[in-house]
Amino acid sequence: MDKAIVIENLSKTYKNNRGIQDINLEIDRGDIFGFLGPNGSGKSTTMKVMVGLMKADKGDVRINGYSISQDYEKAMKKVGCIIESVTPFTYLTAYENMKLCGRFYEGVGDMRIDECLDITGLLKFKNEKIKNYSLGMKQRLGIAMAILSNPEILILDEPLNGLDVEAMVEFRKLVLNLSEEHKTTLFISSHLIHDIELTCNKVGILYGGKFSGVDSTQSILKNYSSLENYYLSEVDLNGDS
Ligand SMILES: Nc1ncnc2c1ncn2[C@@H]1O[C@H](COP(=O)(O)OP(=O)(O)OP(=O)(O)O)[C@@H](O)[C@H]1O
Repeated sequence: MDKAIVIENLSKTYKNNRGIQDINLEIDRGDIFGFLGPNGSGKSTTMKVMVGLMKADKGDVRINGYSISQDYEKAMKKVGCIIESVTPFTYLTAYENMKLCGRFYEGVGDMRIDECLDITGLLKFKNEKIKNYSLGMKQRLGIAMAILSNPEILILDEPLNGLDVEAMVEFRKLVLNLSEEHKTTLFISSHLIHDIELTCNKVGILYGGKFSGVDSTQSILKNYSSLENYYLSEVDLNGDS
């Protein structure tokens, strides 16, 4: 059970023949993995299958050793996630949304709720209705909800969408802290390659539904001046396939 996430031969094809083909990857415990790829390359599709929101045509995902298709509850027990967009109840306050979310987990009380709202900079807006929140504030709330149960693994689809510079810097610190202090494993998709370079120790690129494999950021930066240059060269090489 040393691998946090294992994806084996994962394929999902939509009726229009787009989707993902034969994805294989392994993420070690404590890794911060950056899942990169152009628009429409299949990142959300992969992540939806990973958390059981969609069924694969072929292959499987194992989280903490448990198959997402055979042992869903065990596989997801220690996972927090944001997939596509955050959809809190807009007529409730942040606190009320967090309280609802906390009912799914044991031992999540008001102290932990406040802690998560504080970490994400929302404590002072705790009693405001979400309908008055900005996009970035909703995104922060999504992160607060995702970390509420102290998950061992966080799967985040475009968590930086809508965040301002300050919130992005805070998010980076949060991710590094979760990894260092709590040994949390993070699987993050993002278009913001500079952030991925600063945050992730491993990266991989998806293009046209095919996956390049996992590389260490450090070893890429020995050969390329930036992750962006590596990304562009990989997408140039493979993007039309
Ligand atoms: N429900 C669906 N039905 C048909 N095709 C779909 C569906 N969802 C996604 N696709 C197609 O599958 C491909 C992969 O989409 P996906 O949303 O996984 O990409 P993505 O990498 O997350 O993109 P982005 O970065 O733009 O969010 C795209 O070509 C998309 O048009």
